[in-house]
This record gives sequence, C-alpha cells and structure tokens, in this order.
Amino acid sequence: MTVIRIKADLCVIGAGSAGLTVASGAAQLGRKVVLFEKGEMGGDCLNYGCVPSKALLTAAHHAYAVRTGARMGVCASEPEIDFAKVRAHIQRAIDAIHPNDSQERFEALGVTVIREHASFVDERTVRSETREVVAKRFVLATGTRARIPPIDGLDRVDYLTNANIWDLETRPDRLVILGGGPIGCELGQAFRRLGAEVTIIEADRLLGRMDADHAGRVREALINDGVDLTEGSKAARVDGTATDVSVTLDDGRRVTGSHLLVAIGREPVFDGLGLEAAGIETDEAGLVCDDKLKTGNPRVFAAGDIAGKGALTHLAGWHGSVIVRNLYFGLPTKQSSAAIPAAVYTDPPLAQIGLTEAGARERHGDDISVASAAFDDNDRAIAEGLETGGVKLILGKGGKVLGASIVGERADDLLQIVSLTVHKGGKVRDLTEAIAPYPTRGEIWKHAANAHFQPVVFGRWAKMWAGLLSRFH
Ligand SMILES: Cc1cc2nc3c(=O)[nH]c(=O)nc-3n(C[C@H](O)[C@H](O)[C@H](O)COP(=O)(O)OP(=O)(O)OC[C@H]3O[C@@H](n4cnc5c(N)ncnc54)[C@H](O)[C@@H]3O)c2cc1C
Ligand SMILES: NC(=O)c1ccc[n+]([C@@H]2O[C@H](COP(=O)([O-])OP(=O)(O)OC[C@H]3O[C@@H](n4cnc5c(N)ncnc54)[C@H](O)[C@@H]3O)[C@@H](O)[C@H]2O)c1
Repeated sequence: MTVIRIKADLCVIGAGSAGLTVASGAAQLGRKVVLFEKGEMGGDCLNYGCVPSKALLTAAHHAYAVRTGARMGVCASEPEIDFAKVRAHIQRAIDAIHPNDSQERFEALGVTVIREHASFVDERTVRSETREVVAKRFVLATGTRARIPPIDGLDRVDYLTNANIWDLETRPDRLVILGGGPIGCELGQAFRRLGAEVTIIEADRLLGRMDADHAGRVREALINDGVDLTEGSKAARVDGTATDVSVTLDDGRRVTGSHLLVAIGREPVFDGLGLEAAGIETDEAGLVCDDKLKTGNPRVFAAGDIAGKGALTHLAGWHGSVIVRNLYFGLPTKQSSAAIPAAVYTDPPLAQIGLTEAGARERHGDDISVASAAFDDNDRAIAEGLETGGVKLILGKGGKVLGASIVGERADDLLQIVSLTVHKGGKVRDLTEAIAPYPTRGEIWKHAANAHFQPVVFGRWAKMWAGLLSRFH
C-alpha cells in the first residue's frame, strides 16, 4: 500500500475529549492539524463512559420516582422496565451529541482526520497504514481502559467492562461488580433501580477519594436501594461462565451472579504507539510529563487520561486548553493551576472540589476549620421532601476556601457556585455576599458560610456595638 506523506503543524493521536479539544483549538487558529483515531470519534466519554452512564442513570431514577411517588400522594405500581427502550434512550443521547465530535465537524474545521491506528517511527514522525506525518508538535491523547486485576480464574470468564456492558441486549438479572468507585456506584445503582439484583465488592471503602461522611450518604442510599455492598474485601477467585459467575472473596465468602462487571480503575493505553522510538517514558499512571504536559520528547505533549493526572472529561478538556494556550497563545499555563471538580451522579449525587477535610488536615494540621450546613435546614429541600445531605466548606488561614464537598439532590450543579470561589482563591466571606433567590438549594452555601461567622456576627462585641448604635437611632 502506498503511504501518503503529510507535513503538519500539529499531529494529534486520539479523538476523545482531550484530542478533540486540542485539534479544534489549533485548527481554529489556522494551524494545519492531522488527527488520528483508530476507534469511535468522541472516545470513551461519548461512546462508553459519561454519556451512556448518565443516560442509563436517568432511566433508573425515573423508575425510582415511580416506585417512591406514593409518599407524596402520587401512587403508581412497580414500574415495568423495557430494557430495549432504555437502550434506545441511551443511543438517542449518544446520537444527539455525536455531531459535536464527528469526523464531518472536524473536517469542516480544516482538520485532516485519519481513522487508523497511529504510532511513532522516530522522534518527529508518526505513521499509520496509509499515512506518514511529520509535524512540529504532537499530542498523545490515547486515553485509558478498564484495569483487569490478576484474579485467579478471571481470564476464563467473559466478564464485562465499561467498553462492552452497553452491548447487553437484556438487563442482567444478578450483576456482581468489582470496585466501588464512581463506575461501580453509578452503574450499580442504575441497574439495581432498573430491577437487577446487584452486589458491589469494594476492596477498601466506597468512593474512597471523596469526603468520607458524604460518601457515607451514597452508601446509605445504595443499601436502601437494595444493593448488596461489601467493603474491605477483595475478590480472590472467579469461577463460572459468562452468564453464571461465582466470586470467592479473600475472607472465604462467596458471591454469585449472572454477570460480572470489572470496575476497579483504569490503565493507560500505550499499545503499539512506538514510544521508545519517540523517546517518551511511561510509568504506571501514564506518560511521564511535566506541569505543562510536555513529555521527555520536547515535541510531544500528553493530554487527558493518558497524562496520568486523573480520568475526567473536563480534565481532558482542560489539558487540551493548556496545550493550546502554551503553544498558540504564548500564555504560559500549568495544568496544576486549576482546581478540578469531580461529581458522582448517583442519587444522591456527590461532588467536590479542592481539598477534602481529611486531605486538608493531612496538609495543614489543625490550621483548618470546617463550616457545614445540612439540607434538612433548607426550605427548598424540605418542600421537595429530599432533605438528604449537605455541604462542607474546608477553610484555611484567613478563611480561604481550600475545598468544598456537597451531597444531595442536584449537588453536581450546585458545586459550581463554590467552584468559582475556590478557583479564584476566594474566602468564605465571598460566599456571604451574593443574595440567593428563595427558596433554592443554592442558599445552602451562604448558610454554611454564615455558620462560620455566627459567633462573630452575633457575638459579645457585636451585641455591645449594636447596643451603642441603638442609642443614636
Ligand atoms: C463508565 C464511565 C463513566 C464516566 N463518567 C464520567 C463523567 O460522568 N464525567 C467525567 O468527567 N468523566 C467520566 N468518565 C471519564 C471520561 O470518560 C474520561 O476521562 C475521558 O473520556 C478521557 O478522555 P481522553 O480524551 O483522555 O481519552 P479517550 O476518551 O479514551 O479517547 C482516546 C482515544 O484515542 C484512541 N486511540 C488510542 N490509541 C490510538 C492510536 N494508537 N491511534 C489512534 N487512535 C488511538 C482511542 O480509540 C480513543 O478514541 C467516565 C469514564 C467511564 C469509563
Ligand atoms: N462521575 C464521574 O465523573 C465518573 C464516573 C465514572 C468514572 N469516572 C472516572 O473513571 C475512573 C475509573 O473509575 P473506576 O470506578 O473504575 O475506578 P476508581 O479507581 O475510581 O475506583 C475503583 C475502586 O475499586 C477498588 N478496587 C481496586 N481493586 C479492587 C479489587 N481487586 N477488588 C475490589 N475492589 C477493588 C478501589 O478501592 C476503588 O475504590 C474514575 O477514577 C473517574 O476518574 C468518573
């Protein structure tokens, strides 16, 4: 086969959230961009991650609302789940978002899109089956895939991962999930609410990176939903077939199910990338790169999951933006300069930004304080009958907001109110200043901030001052 040679300003490998952000930014700035994608445009987020999982959860939460409406006088019987229609709803969501990430859109932006596997042949050349690209700069954005642990017998069972669970034509009857991270919790709750029996096996504690108290609210919700949850035990052995699995735990207990989902974390995708030829080093997390995402080869940058700095779509987008700022705007930007929020879309959802209480204590000892408020003291939450959860503000010296965590209805969106304060290095006082409409859940941040100032605002000196002023008014 003849190989066509191309010269470009930028060559991007991987058309997921990270690669697409860099490619569109550079192309809109008039750079000649070549983008390689060996699989689906849009990568994991659109096809096997965020979008299908959130669409599945939405269907599951509808089923839950039908089941529990009676407490508000809306009576309905147990919902009937048509799994084919649930799948159609997921596909509709993917199809609706697809045009943003499509080959056609990127070609219209002027990007040369090549749907082939790419690999380095030397420090500044990438080759695929039909093309060879020599470029000034390269971005590796090849993502991650499910990490498969070396558990005895696992390789003899047709287990599921986030990549193939969307192919199931019928709902699993009894789903066993290895891992109680975001994937285990979101998919576990979704399938449970859609009628499956679900067991989650978590080696440590559920949602271990999130605030422990707030993660506890998600734990309670999963247990109330009927999820069978085991924390602190690992799978030691797996037996069975694709539709009849048995997992033996390290404490000797046995868990059985019709399907097994492995969701214990991610591993970087380096396959056949020719990294040695390009002089690029790797470690367990991903490509070794500096704070501007430059690898050991000064022409090559890492972006998204493969950079080993976290696995989130908005982080991948931020990486893309950091690279475009540095290369094409001349704005020196470090990837660590932004606080990255995270949300888990269970019911209740859980979200956080900056340091957790535990992380802040580890770093700053007793120099921190925590201001909190609960949704059972928020009028909107009470009116909705959804009072679970609350917020925590983690405060450093001078009231600087070091971090925030929220659990409860719409926590994912509500976090954004405080995200700006954290991002700008703001103080707790900033949260007391804006007036929130009543009754909204967002009032809760002001409530927590006010709780911090309560002893001062209504303290002894304040009373004396008010007494003095009242003599003149
Ligand atoms: C079930 C699940 C739910 C998730 N939910 C959320 C969520 O709600 N919110 C959130 O922020 N994050 C979520 N994530 C994480 C999010 O999906 C990832 O962080 C994001 O997709 C990473 O984007 P990326 O561009 O780094 O990699 P990817 O999206 O993995 O894209 C990499 C692309 O590179 C291609 N590729 C690899 N090697 C080559 C090669 N040699 N040549 C050509 N192409 C190649 C691959 O085919 C792939 O399309 C979820 C993940 C999963 C698994
Ligand atoms: N809402 C979101 O933003 C969202 C949703 C899903 C996934 N994601 C991203 O995808 C990444 C991967 O998700 P994940 O849930 O697979 O990974 P994770 O690393 O976040 O969680 C994996 C969990 O599995 C446990 N574990 C590890 N080995 C185990 C074993 N042998 N047996 C049982 N448990 C074991 C860990 O203790 C951990 O709690 C996340 O880190 C996140 O960045 C994000």
